[in-house]
Amino acid sequence: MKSISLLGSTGSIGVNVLDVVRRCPDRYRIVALAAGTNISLLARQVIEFDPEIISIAEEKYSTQLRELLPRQYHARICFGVEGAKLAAACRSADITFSAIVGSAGLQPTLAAIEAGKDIGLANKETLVMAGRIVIDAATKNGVRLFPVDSEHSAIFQALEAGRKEDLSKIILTASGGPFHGKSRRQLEEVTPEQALMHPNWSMGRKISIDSATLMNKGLEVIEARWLFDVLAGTIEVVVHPQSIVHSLVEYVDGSVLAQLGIPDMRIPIAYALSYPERMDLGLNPLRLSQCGRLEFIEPDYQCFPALKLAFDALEQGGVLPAVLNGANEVAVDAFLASRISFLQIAETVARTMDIVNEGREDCLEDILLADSRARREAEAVIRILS
Ligand SMILES: NC(=O)C1=CN([C@@H]2O[C@H](COP(=O)(O)OP(=O)(O)OC[C@H]3O[C@@H](n4cnc5c(N)ncnc54)[C@H](OP(=O)(O)O)[C@@H]3O)[C@@H](O)[C@H]2O)C=CC1
Ligand SMILES: CC(=O)[C@@H](O)[C@H](O)COP(=O)(O)O
Ligand SMILES: [Mn+2]
Repeated sequence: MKSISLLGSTGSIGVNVLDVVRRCPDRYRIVALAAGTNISLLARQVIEFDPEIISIAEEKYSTQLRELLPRQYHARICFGVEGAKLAAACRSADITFSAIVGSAGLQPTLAAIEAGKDIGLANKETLVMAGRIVIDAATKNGVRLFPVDSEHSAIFQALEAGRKEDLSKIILTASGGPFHGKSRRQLEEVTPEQALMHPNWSMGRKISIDSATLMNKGLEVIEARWLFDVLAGTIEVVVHPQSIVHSLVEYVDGSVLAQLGIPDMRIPIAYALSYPERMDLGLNPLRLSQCGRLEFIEPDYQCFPALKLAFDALEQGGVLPAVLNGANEVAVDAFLASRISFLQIAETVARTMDIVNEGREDCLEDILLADSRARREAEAVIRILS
């Protein structure tokens, strides 16, 4: 029986993790749940999965949570960053699933690593912000990072078929998002509602907007650099609107290996949980003859400059990936609040990277400082733009 601490249980990934656990009750149990503010869903999850520790975003929600739970409920309830860290490092957990969205996922993930927990890593912002620190901590604590992001799970699987020294390229597929094929002129007009309509995946709001700008793919490039210990020049992005080929690796002999599947996050989630075994979850199989045409197209960097910004941040290194990430989070929120336009998301990130591009990046505190400076400057840029 494997015990799981699940961070971000009320989100799109969290709900899928719980669905996998529900399908395999003899293999997995939940020992900790951390969420933000969706207290009614969290309460239902607590009643069903009976964890030892529960964490919520703020103390003020604890009364509401207690009212929804049976009297004398035994689980420990904690809150805030410290609460999420306690849940992440829960003594009885064998693996911690990192599925809080955004920079809020970084500190709990590091706490889990420092407590020696293996990680099911969905929160890509963790590696974008603090790749070196996180990888060093994982190495020091003998912790394995199992990719949950569909592309990285695909790469992880394709890499198992060859030797690292024979790898020549990692090819990340991008769906292109809901605006694939649109001109810059057309992108000027698009609304948050349209941007949230991902063609293939049902995901949280932040990652859905990132997919629409292609910043998601940029974040994934940086995530791949750290997860697979490769140079930026080894990573290529190709637009594949059908999201059937989840990513590929090329070896020096010219062989290209891919992982394919229906777009369902329960597949990479289950693999992160059961590795090296594979589980039959009873999902619909991929029927190649029903997939239609599979396309592979060069990304359009003019219309989707966020992808280029992420490559730049990775190449320049230092605090820039953390600055890119912090500015992007602020810009996505501003776009969702209709304060800036779609194209101004990447513009905000670019301008912030011009302003905040120096600083130490030796420890977590340095990264958090860069993140808060980036957020402050991004807000200032948005005030000018809007
Ligand atoms: N969705 C997907 O298919 C994929 C997602 N990912 C990555 O996984 C992560 C989660 O994405 P997704 O599930 O879509 O996001 P969602 O927005 O659906 O869920 C986010 C989760 O984080 C919780 N949360 C937010 N802020 C805090 C906080 N301060 N403290 C504690 N919990 C918090 C939310 O709680 P609440 O709702 O209760 O406020 C919710 O449980 C992201 O980093 C994303 O990039 C990667 C690949 C695919
Ligand atoms: C499901 C998943 O892993 C997402 O990160 C997905 O890749 C988003 O799709 P895009 O390729 O549109 O960014
Ligand atoms: Mn992905």
